[in-house]
Amino acid sequence: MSGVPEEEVVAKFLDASSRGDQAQVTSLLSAVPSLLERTGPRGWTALMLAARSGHAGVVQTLLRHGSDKSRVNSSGQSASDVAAFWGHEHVSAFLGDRDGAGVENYFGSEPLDRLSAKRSDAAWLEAKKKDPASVFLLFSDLSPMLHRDQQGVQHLCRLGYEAVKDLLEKPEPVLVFLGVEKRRRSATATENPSEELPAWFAISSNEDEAALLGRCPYGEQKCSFASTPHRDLLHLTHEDAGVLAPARALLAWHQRYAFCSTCGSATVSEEGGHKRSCRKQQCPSNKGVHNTCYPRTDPVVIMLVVHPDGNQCLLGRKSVFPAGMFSCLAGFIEPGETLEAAARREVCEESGVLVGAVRYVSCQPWPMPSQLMIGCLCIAVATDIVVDRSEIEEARWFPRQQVMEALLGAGSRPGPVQSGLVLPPKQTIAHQLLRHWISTAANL
Ligand SMILES: NC(=O)c1ccc[n+]([C@@H]2O[C@H](COP(=O)([O-])OP(=O)(O)OC[C@H]3O[C@@H](n4cnc5c(N)ncnc54)[C@H](O)[C@@H]3O)[C@@H](O)[C@H]2O)c1
Ligand SMILES: [Mg+2]
Ligand SMILES: [Mg+2]
Ligand SMILES: [Mg+2]
Ligand SMILES: [Zn+2]
Repeated sequence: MSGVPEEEVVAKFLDASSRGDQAQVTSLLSAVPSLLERTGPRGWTALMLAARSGHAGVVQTLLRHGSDKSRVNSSGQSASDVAAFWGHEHVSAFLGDRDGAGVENYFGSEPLDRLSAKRSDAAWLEAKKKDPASVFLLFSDLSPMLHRDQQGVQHLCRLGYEAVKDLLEKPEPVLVFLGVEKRRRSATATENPSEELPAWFAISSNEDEAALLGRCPYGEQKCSFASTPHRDLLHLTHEDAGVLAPARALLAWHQRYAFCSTCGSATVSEEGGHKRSCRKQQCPSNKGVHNTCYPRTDPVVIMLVVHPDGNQCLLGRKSVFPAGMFSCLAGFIEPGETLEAAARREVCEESGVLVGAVRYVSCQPWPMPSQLMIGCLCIAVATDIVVDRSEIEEARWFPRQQVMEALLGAGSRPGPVQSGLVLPPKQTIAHQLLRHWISTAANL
């Protein structure tokens, strides 16, 4: 490329990416590898331009050369956001990332096959418990045992049968069968397809925490129990978060439902820890289907309310939030209520704002203790704010630009950014709803 002004080469490269000219993109990249991350107007990279036009071949070439798919343009949009907006699903599929910023919400992955039919097979469960390949996650007061690897990434500690054998032998251990590992799609020819993959269990113990840490296979120095669930449980890998969500919700339910809510007798764990039945045979809860026997999931609607001008959104803060933090409004769905009605009611109760259209976006299990957050985008039809101070300290309309700047500053931990607004971390559905709104608005 000697002799050609640098800016001209960058423009040529970005243009070739936009047009889907794979041959030219490849040849320019092999001559000048640094072109990969060069940007044009408004921070658009070659990857974003190729994604906007749905050029799957160019997108794949750029990714193979190491293009950074998490990068965002000056409007806070990633290549994946751009592809999704223009409906290029085949392109957004390989641009989606799995660390919380992409299509799947944190706590929402399903790395295990739940095998619900096996829960009532007592002999199979008994054999799996003793299988040396089985994995046990150990909890103390709903906190999982964690260990940090050399890269500083936090993982759930995976214990073997021998490490928890004595706990399993205690009368009525609090034990939950979580499922078996899913077969990897790239299974090798030598793998036996009928062979069962390791089973996973969660076990809770009230033994002293220091003694429990002594059971850790990685050495007790490297392990700990999460001390502040709302903070510490947000830094796991996506897969571990997906295992933790059902494990913690189920153990929390066992902890709280030791007695029958119909007759007050003691209950007993059944079906691999997925049911608790009343010990009193004549109890009405033992006849027919009763939701007192099954684990609970509490549906919560969480809303990003957009102003009719399309350029502002409504956020509120509770007094317990860190300084400067605002989030989406949320509330429990009540019996006999649709999610649309719950969204309109909660927004009106908490902020006085009236909502018209409500559209479902995505959902997130929230195992503190067992909510299912149902995320919606709403359009306001009356915008005056009257805050219910018993629930919310303050609610305000925030301009799109300010939200965008705050999103760029919101990493995995909340921290002050220039705009003065602090948003919840990317592991929360509140953050993902805000990203969704920003990525589907202007400049695409
Ligand atoms: N993941 C996220 O991004 C995110 C964001 C916001 C809220 N949340 C979660 O959503 C939940 C609900 O939000 P909220 O507190 O604003 O709800 P809310 O506005 O309905 O107010 C909560 C109050 O509702 C009552 N309530 C009714 N049904 C309840 C039930 N099944 N369990 C407990 N309380 C019930 C209680 O009096 C409680 O104090 C919170 O617990 C929070 O953990 C998650
Ligand atoms: Mg409320
Ligand atoms: Mg609320
Ligand atoms: Mg409520
Ligand atoms: Zn009973």
